[in-house]
Amino acid sequence: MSGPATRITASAPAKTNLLLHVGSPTPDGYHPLETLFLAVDLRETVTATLDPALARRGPGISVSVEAAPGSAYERMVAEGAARLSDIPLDAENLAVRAALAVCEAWGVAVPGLQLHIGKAVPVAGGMGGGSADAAAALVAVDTLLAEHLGTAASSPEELARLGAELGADVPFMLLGGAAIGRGTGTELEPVAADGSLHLVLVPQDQGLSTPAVYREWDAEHAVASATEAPGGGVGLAPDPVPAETLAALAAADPDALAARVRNDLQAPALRLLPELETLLNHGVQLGALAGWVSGSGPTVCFLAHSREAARQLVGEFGRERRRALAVTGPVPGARVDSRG
Ligand SMILES: C[C@@](CO)(OP(=O)(O)O)[C@H](O)COP(=O)(O)OP(=O)(O)OC[C@H]1O[C@@H](n2ccc(N)nc2=O)[C@H](O)[C@@H]1O
Ligand SMILES: Nc1ncnc2c1ncn2[C@@H]1O[C@H](COP(=O)(O)OP(=O)(O)O)[C@@H](O)[C@H]1O
Repeated sequence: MSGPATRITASAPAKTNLLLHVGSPTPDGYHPLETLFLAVDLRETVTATLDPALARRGPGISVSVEAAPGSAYERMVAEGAARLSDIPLDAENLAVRAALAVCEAWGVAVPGLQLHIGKAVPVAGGMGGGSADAAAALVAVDTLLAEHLGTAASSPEELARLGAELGADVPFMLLGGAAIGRGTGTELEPVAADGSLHLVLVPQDQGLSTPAVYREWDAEHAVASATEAPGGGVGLAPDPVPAETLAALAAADPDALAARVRNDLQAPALRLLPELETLLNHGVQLGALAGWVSGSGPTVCFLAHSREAARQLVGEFGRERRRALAVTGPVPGARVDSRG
């Protein structure tokens, strides 16, 4: 029988928000949400390798990143529309933070660890790529430690708890599928989606900062400063996720869903990048059932009627020399892909 693995590769999906309802911020600056997450088949990979040489030099984690071969992100890097150097390669990297959090939770000294990220999701695009890296790193490092300590891996609940401390989107990247997110987005309720939805993503050359888009929402709703919210954040509550939207998702009925997508961060994102509005209208003219800004943007998502319709839309965008890719959802959350 082979010994414990010294290398684990895990992957986690990108997401979009079919609904993103925002409420007034609490004193910590975070906004209460009612959101409907959908995991899509664009996956980040994180390979965690135990490195005795790094361990000898003292506890350490090294991180490297490459554009995943064949991914839209690789094309963006090749065309100069994205730079790998935008991804921090220090303790700010969400995969590094995730690895440290797992070691702390296990109460073990950080072993020498090499993390290698295969990036497929455009950076700062509103698709949760960094959060997917965190989720994949949580699973990969947790599995490595469990094998070496000869014990069971952490429970999904424990990993979700660690993930919530890393970022609001991370627990969903662990869970995958489709789910309502409440609170800051970390309180998840899985929902049914008994079929595939076909989406077309149009990534943008320029990223949008998530805090900047939330600040724009604050400006629109006359929240002078999060810390000044009267009575500790009393104000607008996010609208609940309507039952009709859940029914449309459960039936994977694109026509019914198209009439119901809503993103409260779309107007703020459009104020920061007004040209997105033209693109949203254009996609619908080209045959999309609906278009929306994904999360805090600026990636634009279109809903297509079928796989074939999504493929045709990608072709139409391609003829206009616009980068677009077809994805489907829901797909599973973070998982181990290989060990060695
Ligand atoms: C908007 C959403 C929609 O899913 O994601 P993106 O589209 O950016 O990926 C999320 O709310 C973002 O999630 P994530 O990017 O993980 O957030 P975090 O790292 O925890 O927080 C980044 C910043 O976003 C703001 N933030 C985040 C979540 C939330 N419920 N309220 C907020 O105000 C805060 O300013 C915070 O400092
Ligand atoms: N592993 C990572 N990959 C990408 N960005 C990361 C990572 N770790 C930290 N970051 C930081 O997080 C920011 C937001 O990244 P990302 O998750 O791609 O965006 P979004 O929240 O819009 O989905 C980046 O601009 C970068 O500074």
